[in-house]
Amino acid sequence: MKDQKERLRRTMMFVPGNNPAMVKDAGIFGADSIMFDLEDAVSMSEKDAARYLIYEALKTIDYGNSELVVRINGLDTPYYKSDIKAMVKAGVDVIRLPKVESAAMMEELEKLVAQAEEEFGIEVGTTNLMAAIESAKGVINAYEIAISSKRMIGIALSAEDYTTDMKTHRYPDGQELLYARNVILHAARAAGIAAFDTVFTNMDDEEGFYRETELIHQLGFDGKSLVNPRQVEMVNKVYEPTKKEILNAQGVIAAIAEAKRKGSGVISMNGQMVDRPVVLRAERVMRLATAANLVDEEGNYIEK
Ligand SMILES: CC(C)(COP(=O)(O)OP(=O)(O)OC[C@H]1O[C@@H](n2cnc3c(N)ncnc32)[C@H](O)[C@@H]1OP(=O)(O)O)[C@@H](O)C(=O)NCCC(=O)NCCSC(=O)C[C@@](O)(CC(=O)O)C(=O)O
Ligand SMILES: [Mg+2]
Repeated sequence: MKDQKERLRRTMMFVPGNNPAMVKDAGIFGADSIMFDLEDAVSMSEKDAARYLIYEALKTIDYGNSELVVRINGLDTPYYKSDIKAMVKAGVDVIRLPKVESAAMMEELEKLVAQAEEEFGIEVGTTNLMAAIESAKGVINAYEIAISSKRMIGIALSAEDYTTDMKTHRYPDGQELLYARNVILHAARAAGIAAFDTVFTNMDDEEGFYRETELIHQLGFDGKSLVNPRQVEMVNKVYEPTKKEILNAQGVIAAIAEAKRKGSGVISMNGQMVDRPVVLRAERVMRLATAANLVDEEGNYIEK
């Protein structure tokens, strides 16, 4: 399997699978992950055409460094088996299964993915998986879903369907999502995989989008599912480390390297204890700084 642990996934942008223009240009917005949708953005009458369009796009279009994800149709539809076969054959990086409520659903997906890999001569285990959690039952079973397969790269909250299931709707302060966000985040962290926050669908409410992104950044989410390219830059801005954070991270990494040379796993820097968790945080800051072009190849801070 591809090593996906350290990959940054701040932005996972939905692209409707039945829109050739959007599919063609999806790579130009710099999303960490592009998520082609065969599910709810595509009407029943267009399911086969969308699957074919995405198959061809995956085979022929260069999307640069973006990770390529396809949201297939759910296990309760007549489409998912054809979706899985076509996407595995096309060499997709990640299949996202919607409306996941149990580990058994992911196990069914994994079985079919492995069969398709064998059929098309692809090394078994190459295709990664993720689950979208969209109901109370999914939230309750989040941890078993998160550990259901070695192929899992993450779990995502899908708040549109989730709030419908909970007999509520989205509010500006997000209180209705607090429990689900925390459960999903803890399940992902305990499983060692990524946690994705939900889409924000009001394109005209930039302030609301920033407020929500700052909240999920503070909670510890890896990133968000997005519906519009304008949201990519806004998320990146929130996840961008400050100069102070970068200089501190550089100091931590240098200090721990010095400690290791002296045979110790812990050292003090400016009166602050530096040990493994501090180093792991510093390394993540440096990955975010690199992605934001705030450091050069040697790791030196670049003044903007
Ligand atoms: C919202 C809107 C109609 C606004 O259109 P507008 O035209 O006003 O947008 P503009 O900003 O004016 O577009 C400027 C330029 O960007 C291009 N452009 C726009 N969006 C682009 C894009 N996504 N990809 C590539 N290109 C894009 C556009 O073509 C134009 O190109 P050009 O003409 O050349 O200038 C549009 O964005 C859009 O369709 N979004 C995707 C919607 C979608 O996929 N929904 C399903 C997933 S959610 C769900 O199912 C709920 C969930 O399941 C979620 C979960 O599970 O997480 C749950 O339960 O919560
Ligand atoms: Mg949904």
